Amino acid sequence: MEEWKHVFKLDPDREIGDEALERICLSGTDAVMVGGSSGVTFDNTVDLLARIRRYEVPCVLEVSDTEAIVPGFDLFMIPIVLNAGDTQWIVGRHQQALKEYGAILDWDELVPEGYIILNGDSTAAKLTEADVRLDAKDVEAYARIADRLFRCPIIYLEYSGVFGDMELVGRVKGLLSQSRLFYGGGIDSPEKAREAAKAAHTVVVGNVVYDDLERALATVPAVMEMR
Ligand SMILES: CC(C)=CCC/C(C)=C/CC/C(C)=C/CC/C(C)=C/CC/C(C)=C/CC/C(C)=C/CC/C(C)=C/COP(=O)(O)OP(=O)(O)O
Ligand SMILES: O=P(O)(O)OC[C@@H](O)CO
Ligand SMILES: [Mg+2]
Repeated sequence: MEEWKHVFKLDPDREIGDEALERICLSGTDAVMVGGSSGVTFDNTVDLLARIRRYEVPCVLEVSDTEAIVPGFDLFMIPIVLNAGDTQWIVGRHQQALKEYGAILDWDELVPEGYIILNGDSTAAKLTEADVRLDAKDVEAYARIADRLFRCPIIYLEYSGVFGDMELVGRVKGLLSQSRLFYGGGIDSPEKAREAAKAAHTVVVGNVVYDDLERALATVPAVMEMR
């Protein structure tokens, strides 16, 4: 994970054909993350995992619903939405999940992600009632909470659906002491992928996989050539 530059995020709630999935898994991306903010179930997650496991690419689950925790992923990423208006998305759901799994889980497989959601129109922002009226200082302070206080291995600047402010992303990366900065949102071309990869440690490419597969695939060499 410390070396990932490019990740595809696949949504169990969206259809993807076998050929498209094969091209994603063999694209040279560093990992496939399975996750979505709505409509994720045990059945659609297990189905997608089984199909991805035909390939060698690392495959991680970004947990958004306790009912959809499926064994067999390489890692489990646990979002903590720092700017959520509803605290169940900061600790409430997590507390409930740990009542169920706390005694049996392998902690080395869990990776906390300090999420900062910045596109108010995204499903995740609406679900969590995220406060997106943040200036750069607000965002930096949230990043410091995740990096210095919570010591999250990952901070995730989430613009899901739109391409974000790369100057801000770069500033956040510059102040981190130990967290890795993931950026996701609106990457739909090699140019945007390169720009985001300059600003963040890892870029996450999601919706364009479903909207335009060729453009999605073109983001991989764009980022890898920067290594
Ligand atoms: C034996 C075994 C399998 C053990 C597993 C151990 C394990 C994983 C235990 C769980 C421990 C734990 C603490 C779980 C947390 C549970 C939980 C439900 C936490 C809340 C997560 C959260 C804050 C969700 C809110 C939504 C969110 C931020 C989702 C992240 C993904 C995301 C933003 C996707 C983008 O969504 P998309 O649908 O693509 O959006 P667009 O419409 O904008 O495209
Ligand atoms: O779907 P897009 O806009 O590419 O965003 C990727 C990811 O950050 C979503 O959680
Ligand atoms: Mg999506």
